[in-house]
Amino acid sequence: MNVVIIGASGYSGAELASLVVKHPNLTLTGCYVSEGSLDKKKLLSDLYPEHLGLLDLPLLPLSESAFHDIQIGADYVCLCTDHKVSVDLAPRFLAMSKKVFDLSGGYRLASNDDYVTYYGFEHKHPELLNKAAYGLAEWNGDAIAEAQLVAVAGCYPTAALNALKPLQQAGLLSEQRIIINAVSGVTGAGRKASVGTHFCEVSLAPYGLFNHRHGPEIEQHLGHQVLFTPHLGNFPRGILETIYVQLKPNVTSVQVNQAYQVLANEPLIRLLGDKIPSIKGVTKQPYVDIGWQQQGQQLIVIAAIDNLLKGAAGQALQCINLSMNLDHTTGLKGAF
Ligand SMILES: NC(=O)C1=CN([C@@H]2O[C@H](COP(=O)(O)OP(=O)(O)OC[C@H]3O[C@@H](n4cnc5c(N)ncnc54)[C@H](OP(=O)(O)O)[C@@H]3O)[C@@H](O)[C@H]2O)C=CC1
Ligand SMILES: CC(=O)N[C@@H](CCC(=O)OP(=O)(O)O)C(=O)O
Repeated sequence: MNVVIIGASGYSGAELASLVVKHPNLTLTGCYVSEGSLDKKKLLSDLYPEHLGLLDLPLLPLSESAFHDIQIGADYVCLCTDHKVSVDLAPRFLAMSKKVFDLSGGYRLASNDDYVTYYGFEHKHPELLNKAAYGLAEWNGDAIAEAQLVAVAGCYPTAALNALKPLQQAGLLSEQRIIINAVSGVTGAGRKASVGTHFCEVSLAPYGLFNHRHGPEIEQHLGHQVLFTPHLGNFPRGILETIYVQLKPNVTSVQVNQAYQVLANEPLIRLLGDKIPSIKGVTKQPYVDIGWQQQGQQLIVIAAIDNLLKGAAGQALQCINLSMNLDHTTGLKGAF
């Protein structure tokens, strides 16, 4: 299959490019940036010298002639662009009968009202929202394989949902709101310069209190209320979430351990039991690591991912694998 990446100069786009070129069943046929991009015509490896020799590919402006080239030459289009840009671009590629994998949040929520409330814009194509498959690979494989538009799950929600859905599915959660405290490395904020992500400014601080868009994304796909608070930490990549769960009365540790067995055969999930996941354990790795400890009815679950891999490019490639009926791990295990 021929793949093009729109937004290839960004952190998630470049990560995806590095995976696609090593994938045995995929060919990377184009790397695109905006028409007015300062990076157009540069090589991807000029921006990411660690990929010298691997990604010596030009960054092409997404002009009208580029759309024509993509129509002729691509099977899969990966949108590694801002939410609003993805909302605009996806219908154009869908109309060309391409399969679209959108790494943004542009098609993850259920209704236009959610976009107004949590993203601050009216959705221009609400008719597509119920056609997009939610790209949470371990939980929605059949829909991902079938759909023409895949809304790859958000980074924080990928960690939270894999940590919590086993408990929800087993009926072990009490009614109480689940508290999720999450810390992300700075690549989570993208490559563009901003004061908030400046080297001298970042230490460790929460943001988005009560209104981060990943709160409703987690609630929508978990079916349970959460209080989600992200933090920005002074490390480049990785997400660690500490999740406080009140279990129903009399739920035992045996039941909790049993609930997590639903993920035991998933090759990109590592169940650590009472061992504690860390950023170090997942950096540049395609896995979600999940650990948990219980005291009475209080359960603390820890989940860790690399935001650019399982939180973005890795999961996008996993969704592509599902579409091609390949093993989840093709091009992922041992690729780093
Ligand atoms: N970083 C992360 O950890 C994660 C990111 N995501 C999502 O993935 C998407 C990309 O994120 P990230 O890689 O961090 O972002 P970056 O800011 O690092 O990259 C954005 C890319 O989009 C390009 N771009 C901007 N405008 C356009 C346009 N109109 N047409 C074509 N290309 C354009 C940029 O290049 P230029 O401006 O030069 O044109 C750049 O290549 C976002 O929606 C983000 O929410 C999802 C999960 C995790
Ligand atoms: C550290 C940081 O700023 N992280 C981003 C989330 C990462 C991301 O790009 O969000 P999606 O997964 O929804 O695409 C944020 O909080 O907006």
